[in-house]
Formats: sequence, structure tokens, C-alpha cells
Amino acid sequence: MSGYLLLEDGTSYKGNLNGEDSEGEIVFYTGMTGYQEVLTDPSYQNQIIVFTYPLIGNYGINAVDFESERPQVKGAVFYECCEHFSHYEAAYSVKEYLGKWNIPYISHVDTRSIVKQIRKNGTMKAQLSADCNEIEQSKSITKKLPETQKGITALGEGSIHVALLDFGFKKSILQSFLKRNCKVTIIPYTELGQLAHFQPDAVVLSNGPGDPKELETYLPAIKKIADSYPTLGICLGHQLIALAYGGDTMKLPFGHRGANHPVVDQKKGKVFMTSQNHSYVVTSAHHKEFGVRFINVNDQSVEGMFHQTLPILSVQFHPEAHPGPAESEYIFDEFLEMVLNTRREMVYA
Ligand SMILES: NC(=O)CC[C@H](N)C(=O)O
Repeated sequence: MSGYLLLEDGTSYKGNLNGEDSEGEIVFYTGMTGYQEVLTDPSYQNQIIVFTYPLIGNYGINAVDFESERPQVKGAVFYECCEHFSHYEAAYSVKEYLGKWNIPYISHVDTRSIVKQIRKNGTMKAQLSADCNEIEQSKSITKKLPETQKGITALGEGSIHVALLDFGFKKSILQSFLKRNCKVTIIPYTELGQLAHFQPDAVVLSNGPGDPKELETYLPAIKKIADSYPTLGICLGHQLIALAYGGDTMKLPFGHRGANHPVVDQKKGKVFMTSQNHSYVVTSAHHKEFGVRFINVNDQSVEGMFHQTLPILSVQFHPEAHPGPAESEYIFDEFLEMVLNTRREMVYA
């Protein structure tokens, strides 16, 4: 069926629409692969994703690469959505998967032109629609709090107990700790008051959707947690740590979403490629208790911080990868080493 992608700035694109009308914030993802992880990453809640690579769906959808239990996006924009997939692990096509969950997508639209428009006018409200109406200008996208999926859940038997504060966590973050011999207790951020009761050795603040400032009411509790436990913040978690300690965040014009964002680790003097998915960044006017350790090579934005005296580390990129390069996985090892050192210090204090 023919249909339209309508942007808030008045631009429209005609293509083949599958599914019902939908509305969200339009953003673009530049990785050549990883569509299954992107579609199911909770950080993309309330967004319509333009995939810049022109062939999506070639290797189908499998049982292992989900980042959560369902697609999280409001819609997808492809040039070609391949229905005849080929991969030994593939169970069904992207079309079947999105159809099952009533997530619409449009294909055979000029994705290069759409991306140029977003780069020019910034991420904005968009609609997938059977009709070519204009988007209501007055109604801007309502900011929503992250939706979490599970209640408090304990997994793994390891010797280090990590509390994963869930703002919409990616399964790969959980797995990064389980495979490093950790016990993990997932705690939805709405229940963060319960955290102390579990007596964790460390706390991880997860990734998640939306503007970190929407979570303002949780900041004092987050600061108290980071003051008390070795803490790692990933993406939204990193932004929340900055805000909790008096720093600030701002919105980038069109964000960083892809699998080849170069970052420099100033401590190691090393540049590596990272997987990224964010609109907001910590501004360099962060609180002076923190130092900036990681910097984006393309635009010099802050990619990660460390606390000068406390065991707190935070990264804007995704060390768990999925999709994308795993070159920064050492962040997990370094963090767990930090947790063990803190434990040793407590024993000998
Ligand atoms: N992946 C994330 O955690 C994204 C963080 C935040 N929602 C942003 O867009 O900047």
C-alpha cells in the first residue's frame, strides 16, 4: 500500500507503507548491520528510525540478537526491506517481525534525502501515514519517562553482585556482567529505593530513552547511590550521573547513532570505534569533581567521565556493543577491577 513519511518541517516522502499510522521523533542510524538490535533497543522508544544502509533485512530476524522482548521503535524507514532473507539462524523476516507487533514501516523512500533533511533541521516529529496530511505543528512530541519491562529480578551466581538500575536496559549490558561471573539484580528505576536492601557490590545505571532531565526527581537518590557504591553509567546512566552531581546536558542537533563513532580514551592514549545511540550529551561544563576521560573524535563532545576520588566511571558510548564494535568492552573489566579494589580497601581499612 502506498503511504507517506511526513516530517514536522513540512517535507513529505511517498513510499510503500506496511502497517498503521504512527508518530514519533525521527532519527537516523548509520550502521550497515544490526537492525534487529536497533529495533529492540529500549533507548529507541518513541522514535521512528531511518536506516541509512539501503538493504535491510537480508539476514532476517533470529532468536539471539534481541536487546529486549519486543520492538521498541514507533516505526522504521528503509530503502529496501528484504523479504527473502538468508541466514542459518534466521527465523523470520523483518516484515513478519514488525507486523506481528503492529509496528509500521515505510520502504522505497529516498533515505539519503531524508537524512539530509534531518541533518539540516534536526531531529523532529514525524508521522508514518496512509494520507498526505500536514503534521499538526502545535503538537510537539510529548516527552515520556522510560518504560521498563520487568520487576526486580535476580540472575547469575557470580561472586560480584551488581545492581543494574533499569531505565530500559539492553540485554547485552546484562550479559556483559553475567559472562564476567557476576550476580545481577535488575531494579527498575521506579523502585530505586529498594537498592540498599540487596546490598550490591556495585551499581550500573543503564541506557534508556528520552531526555535525562525528565528524570530530575530521581537525581538526589542517584547521587546518594553513586556516593555509596562503585558506579558505572552507560549512555543515559552517564548523563544522569552528570546531572546528579550538578553538571548539565544538552541536545545535539541530530545525535549519534551508528557503529563507527571514534572515541579517544585520554588515559590510555588510544582511539577506538564505538557503537552509539544518543541525542543528548554532557556539556563540558560538568561538575569539577569529575574529569573528562573519553572524547568524541568527530565533534569533541564528552564521551565519558571519572570521579576524582570515588569509584565512579561513566561512558556515553555503548561498551556492550550489539550492534557494533566491541573494542571498548574493557570498560566492564576495568569497572569490575575497580569494584574488587574497593572491596579490598574496605577489608584492610
Ligand atoms: N542509549 C541511551 O541511553 C540514550 C540516552 C538518551 N536517551 C539520549 O538520547 O541521549
